[in-house]
Amino acid sequence: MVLLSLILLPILLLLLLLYFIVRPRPVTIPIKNRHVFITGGSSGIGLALAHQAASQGARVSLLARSLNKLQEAKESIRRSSGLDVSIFSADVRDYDAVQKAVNDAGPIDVLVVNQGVFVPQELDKQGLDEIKFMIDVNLMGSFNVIKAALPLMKERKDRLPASISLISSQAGQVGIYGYTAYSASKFGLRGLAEALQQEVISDNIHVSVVYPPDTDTPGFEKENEVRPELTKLLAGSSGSMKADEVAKKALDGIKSGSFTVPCNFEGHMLAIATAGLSPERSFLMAFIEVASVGVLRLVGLFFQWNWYQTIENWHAKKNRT
Ligand SMILES: NC(=O)C1=CN([C@@H]2O[C@H](COP(=O)(O)OP(=O)(O)OC[C@H]3O[C@@H](n4cnc5c(N)ncnc54)[C@H](OP(=O)(O)O)[C@@H]3O)[C@@H](O)[C@H]2O)C=CC1
Ligand SMILES: CCCCCCCCCCCCCCCC(=O)[C@@H](N)CO
Repeated sequence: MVLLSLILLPILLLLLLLYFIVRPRPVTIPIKNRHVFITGGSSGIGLALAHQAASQGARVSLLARSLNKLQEAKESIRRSSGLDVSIFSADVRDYDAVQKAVNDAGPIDVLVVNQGVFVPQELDKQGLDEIKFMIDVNLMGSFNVIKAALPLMKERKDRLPASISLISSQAGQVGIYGYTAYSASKFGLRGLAEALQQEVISDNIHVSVVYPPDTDTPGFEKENEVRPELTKLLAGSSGSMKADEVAKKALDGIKSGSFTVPCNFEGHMLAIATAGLSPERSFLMAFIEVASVGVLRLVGLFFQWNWYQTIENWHAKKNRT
C-alpha cells in the first residue's frame, strides 16, 4: 500500500503539473463549412485530403501547377461527393502567382501546405539544380504560400480557431541516405513551424506539422524509379501507407490542433525521440514523452546501428562484385 502510493503519487503529481503547464492550450479546429485551402491538392496525399475535407462539409480550394490535373481532381471530387471545389493553377515558387490565387480564393480557415518534390540521390551525384529545386518548392514555396495567406487569415471574420499545417516527412525528423536536400528542406519546415506558432498564437491560428512515412502516391511511384537502393533499404524501416490513411491522420491531427502529427507506429516513436522543444498541447502526450524519451533514444541508437550495418554490408557487397 505504501509502496503503491510511493509510485503512484509522483506519477499523479507529474500528470497534474503537466496538465497546468502544457502550451499552447488544447484546441479543436472545426472543418465543417470552413475554407480549406490545399497546395499540391491535385495528387496523392493532398488529393486524398481534399476528398476527406469535402466529405466533412468543408469548402475546398486546391492549388497546383498543372491545370489538367487540377480539373481531373475537381471532377473526381464532384463524382464522389457531389461537391464543387475551386482550383488555382500556380507554381509555389512564383510569389505573385500564389498571392493572386490566395486572394481570389478568399480568406482561408485551414491552410494545408502540402506541395512537395522529391528526387533522392547521393549529394555527390546530385546536380545543384535538383537540390535547389527541392529547397525552392518544399521550403521557399511554403514560405510563399504562408506569407501570401496570412494577412487574410488573421483578418477572418469569425474568430474561430484556424490552422496552418505543413506536410513534412519522416525524412524531416531523421536524415536518411539519399535525402540530403530533401531532408534539409523538410527539417526547415519544422523550424518555420515552431517559430510561426509563437507568432500566430494570439490570432487563434494553430500550426501542425505532419510527418508521413513512404506513401503510395503518383509522386512516390516516380521517386521509386530513381531511388538509390540504400534509400529504399533504410526508408523501409518505417513501412508504407496509403494516401487515404495518411490524409486521415493529417486531418485528425489538424482538427485536434496537434503540433506534431505522426502517421504510423514508427512515426509515434520518432515523434517522441525527436520531441526536442516542440510545443505540446496534450498533457497525456507530454506525460508519455517525459516517461519514454530515454528509452526511445536507446531504440533510436539501435535503428542507427542497423542502418550503418546495412550501409557497411552494402559497400562490402559492392566491392566484392
Ligand atoms: N509519397 C511519399 O512517400 C511521401 C510524401 N511526403 C510529402 O507529402 C507531400 C505530398 O506528396 P505526394 O502526395 O506523394 O506528392 P505527388 O507528387 O503525388 O503530388 C504533389 C502535388 O504537389 C503539386 N506540386 C508540385 N510542385 C509544385 C509547385 N512547384 N507548385 C505548386 N504545386 C506543386 C503537384 O501538382 P503539379 O505537379 O501539377 O504542380 C501535386 O498536386 C509532399 O510534400 C511530400 O514531400 C512525405 C512523406 C512521404
Ligand atoms: C526512436 C526510433 C524510431 C525509429 C523509426 C525510424 C524510421 C525512420 C524511417 C525514415 C523513413 C523516411 C521516409 C521518407 C518518405 C519520403 O518523404 C519520401 N517517400 C519522399 O516523399
